[in-house]
Amino acid sequence: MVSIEEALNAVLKNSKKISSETKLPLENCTNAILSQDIFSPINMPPFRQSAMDGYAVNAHEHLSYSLVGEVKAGDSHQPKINSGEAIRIFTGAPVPSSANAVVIQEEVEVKNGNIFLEKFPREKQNIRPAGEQVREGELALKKGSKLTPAEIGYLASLGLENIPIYKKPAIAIVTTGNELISAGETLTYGKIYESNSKMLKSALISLGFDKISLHTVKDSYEDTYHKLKDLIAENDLVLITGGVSVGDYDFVGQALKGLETKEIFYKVNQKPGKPLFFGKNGRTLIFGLPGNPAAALTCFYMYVYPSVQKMAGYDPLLKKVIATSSSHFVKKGDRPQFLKAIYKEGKVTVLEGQSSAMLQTFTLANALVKMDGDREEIKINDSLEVFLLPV
Ligand SMILES: Nc1nc2c(c(=O)[nH]1)N[C@H]1C(S)=C(S)[C@@H](COP(=O)(O)OP(=O)(O)OC[C@H]3O[C@@H](n4cnc5c(N)ncnc54)[C@H](O)[C@@H]3O)O[C@H]1N2
Ligand code: MOO
Repeated sequence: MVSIEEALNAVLKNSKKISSETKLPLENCTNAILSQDIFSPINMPPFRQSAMDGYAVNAHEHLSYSLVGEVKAGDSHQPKINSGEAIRIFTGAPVPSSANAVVIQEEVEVKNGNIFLEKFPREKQNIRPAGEQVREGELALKKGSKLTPAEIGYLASLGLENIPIYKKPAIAIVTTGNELISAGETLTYGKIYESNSKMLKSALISLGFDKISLHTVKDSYEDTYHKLKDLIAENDLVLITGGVSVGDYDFVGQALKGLETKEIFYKVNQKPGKPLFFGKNGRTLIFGLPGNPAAALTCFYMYVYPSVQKMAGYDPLLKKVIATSSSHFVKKGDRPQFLKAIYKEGKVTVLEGQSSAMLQTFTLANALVKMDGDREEIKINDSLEVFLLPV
């Protein structure tokens, strides 16, 4: 049995960023990581652009100008403006090269085809020079950048369509257990509705992963062995729930052994999730998560989350804060424990109902409190180590 710290270090050490690349249409690249430097194909803005609605002037030593034309956004003509002349111009319109300032309309009086300014304009005021953001051929965005809405918009503004990004891990979720039935089936004695696969898929989707497939295996060695063999060959990560403890019908461990999977650790000194398995088969990482749903979700956040985040090139660790306890909790046993809790503005409340089967408690939680093994109770106002869940 390993400690929580040893388990997490082993997960981080063995989870490598996926280095294979692909190209995807920009609109499908949200949260992807750029796999190559992007050099701008154009000047941005592509032309001298008016930042305001007003008048473009060819400045002279007087405050009055004669109005000689108009350019609006989208126009492509370029009127010649002589010294002492002005044109009407609008935000986003190209500023003719003969204009040297744009004066906002609020500071202009218009009378009989002439305009009168309140004060002398500054050279180039309210004109965005061509290439102000980025010049053609210049580095626009560095390899390794995460494509958040700002980057997506920026690349779109440069007219880019297909973007080189790192592939995201392909992930298989496998559920085990003859007791599991699907929604829509009649709940007969001894059966329960399967929930872990939907829960884990949802957790992965909410983190931006999309290559996720769901599978079930029956409680038999043959079925478990053959399904796992195929899934290991096709995926970067296999998440198995259930069948990892010591029951006579827990075939996952036996099948993984039969497939010559390297065990990195099995069993972590923690509650919930003691029977957590982590191993490697070729390039594929394998987690055997406990079947108990709340234990599976805790292990997801504490171990699978860092692993997939790292594979995808994201920050691997959950945000950790120190918070003041606003509740009292007495621990049973001497295992370190992750407790479902609500964190708000520096205070944390440990919830009732910490059983590893109880998902209902998780629906209320936004954090996990880590309680050391030798600590027997949490008192009001104690300082606690809190992991904030990405929910
Ligand atoms: N003699 C011992 N028994 C158990 C130990 C132990 O150390 N010695 N550990 C206990 C702990 S702690 C846990 S956690 C569980 C883990 O068991 P498994 O991972 O092998 O999971 P199962 O036995 O298959 O299932 C446990 C529980 O969860 C339900 N389950 C399973 N899969 C799903 C699913 N996809 N959706 C919803 N619910 C699921 C299953 O029906 C069981 O109720 O072992 C303890 N036993
Ligand atoms: O280790 Mo188990 O997950 O406590 O129920």
